[in-house]
Amino acid sequence: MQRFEELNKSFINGEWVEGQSECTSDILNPYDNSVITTVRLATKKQLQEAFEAAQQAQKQWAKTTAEERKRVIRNVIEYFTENREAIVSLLVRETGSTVLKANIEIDLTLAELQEALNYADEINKVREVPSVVPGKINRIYRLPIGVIASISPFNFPLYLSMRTIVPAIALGNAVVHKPDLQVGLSGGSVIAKAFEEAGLPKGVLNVILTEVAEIGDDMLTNPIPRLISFTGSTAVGRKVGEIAGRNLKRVALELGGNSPFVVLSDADVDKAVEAAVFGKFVHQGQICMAINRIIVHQDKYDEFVAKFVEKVKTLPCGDPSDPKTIVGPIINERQMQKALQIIEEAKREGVKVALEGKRIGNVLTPYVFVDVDNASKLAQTELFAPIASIIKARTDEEAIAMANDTEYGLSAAIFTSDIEKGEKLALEIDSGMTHVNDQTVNCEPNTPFGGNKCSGVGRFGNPWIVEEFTIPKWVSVQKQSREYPI
Ligand SMILES: NC(=O)C1=CN([C@@H]2O[C@H](COP(=O)(O)OP(=O)(O)OC[C@H]3O[C@@H](n4cnc5c(N)ncnc54)[C@H](O)[C@@H]3O)[C@@H](O)[C@H]2O)C=CC1
Ligand SMILES: CCCCCC(=O)O
Repeated sequence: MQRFEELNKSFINGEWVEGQSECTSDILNPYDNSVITTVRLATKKQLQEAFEAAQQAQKQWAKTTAEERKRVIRNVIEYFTENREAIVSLLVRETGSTVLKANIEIDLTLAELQEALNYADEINKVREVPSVVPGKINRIYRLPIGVIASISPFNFPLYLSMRTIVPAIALGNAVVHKPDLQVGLSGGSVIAKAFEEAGLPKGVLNVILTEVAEIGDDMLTNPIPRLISFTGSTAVGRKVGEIAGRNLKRVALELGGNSPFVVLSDADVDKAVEAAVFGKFVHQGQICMAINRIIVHQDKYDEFVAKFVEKVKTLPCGDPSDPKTIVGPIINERQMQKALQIIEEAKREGVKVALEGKRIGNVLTPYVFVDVDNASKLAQTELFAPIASIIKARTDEEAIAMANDTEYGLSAAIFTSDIEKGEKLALEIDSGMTHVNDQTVNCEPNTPFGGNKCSGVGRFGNPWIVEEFTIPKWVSVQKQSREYPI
């Protein structure tokens, strides 16, 4: 069986290569800080080699038939299916995923691969449209965009990397991918191994294990990639957008969130509590779509708070390898300190604590703050931690207004017993995605995934991703000589 720890190298032009930097970095288990493997960082020169390999390989890959590309993708599906348990175990050890979350992530990854089979034909389709010019035939081709630079974060590293890589490859592009190094195996090497085993020609996928300190902005400034697909914080996303804009490159930006969970005056509180606990605490809240604010109509407020706290108290916290665990470790000390600072600041400002959590090693047990002011720093900060903020609304209209009062616009949820009203209000929330009588963490490969405002630019999901990762070309043919007016 593949020992993924041995894949601690970059994958460039079809070869597993040691980094050439003098620097190394340990990939740690976030739960117990044990060393999973050590990576010698790839250098700027090796990144350049990867882009040149991708540029070269893409020329031939663009000419493959849809069947050839689908064959490779089917083989990748088989690889993930056969190695599922080993990959679940790696996600638990390398990313702090609970067994529950790791299985969700594998299922999302498989769904993404399966959906790619439905649009791989798109780049072989030619559409004819009428012309106003006598004797002219207008043909519209959909071509691959070329080389795509892909960057992914630490929280859903396998799925969020595959969400760019497989659409890019299915549509005839080549990829240079940089995962967050702290999850470099599940965010990069496992994917490279799967495509290598699947028979993907060398150079079409390249995975670089390195740190920004080593390569600087070279992923963003290299002239070869025509599109930068970035999933991560809004702060870095702005930088990606600026550099891409200056260099006239396309971007796919999936950024931060402050997703509201709204409980209206006619909601079923028991069902709302069930949904809120999942959408807030799965993966310890380290999800861009995670519930970041809970906004409850005053008529339901006390009942919701009491039942929510009661259920949160029962959540098993601790070792993510225990299948019963729901709240596992925070990814690293920097993120832990950010969470503890948010908690201390809220307490200093006198925000009321309904449930006091605590740090146990690298695990932060749930905190619940109540009577939170929607304008407060606590409510306006992306928490990315097991911290719940509950806000009281006087009316349903005020609840929706508060939901919109954020610079972000990724996901949202509304609980109500009147689903027609719920869908109407869902359209009033300025977010890319809104879910009625569900929580905010949802993604499906045939729906538009993406954010408004500071949550990003562009949409993943079929068919939106086809537009993002291809380029239309107009070819006209004069079937009879054209007369010109001069
Ligand atoms: N909208 C979405 O689908 C998602 C958004 N996120 C957001 O990501 C953030 C948490 O993840 P983090 O890893 O802390 O985000 P981050 O923005 O610090 O890093 C994300 C990735 O960007 C890389 N990166 C940073 N600067 C770079 C540069 N100059 N050149 C090349 N790569 C660079 C990092 O190494 C990492 O791989 C949160 O804000 C969360 O909301 C996380 C998951 C999904
Ligand atoms: C459940 C899917 C999670 C997608 C990545 C995110 O929203 O952070």
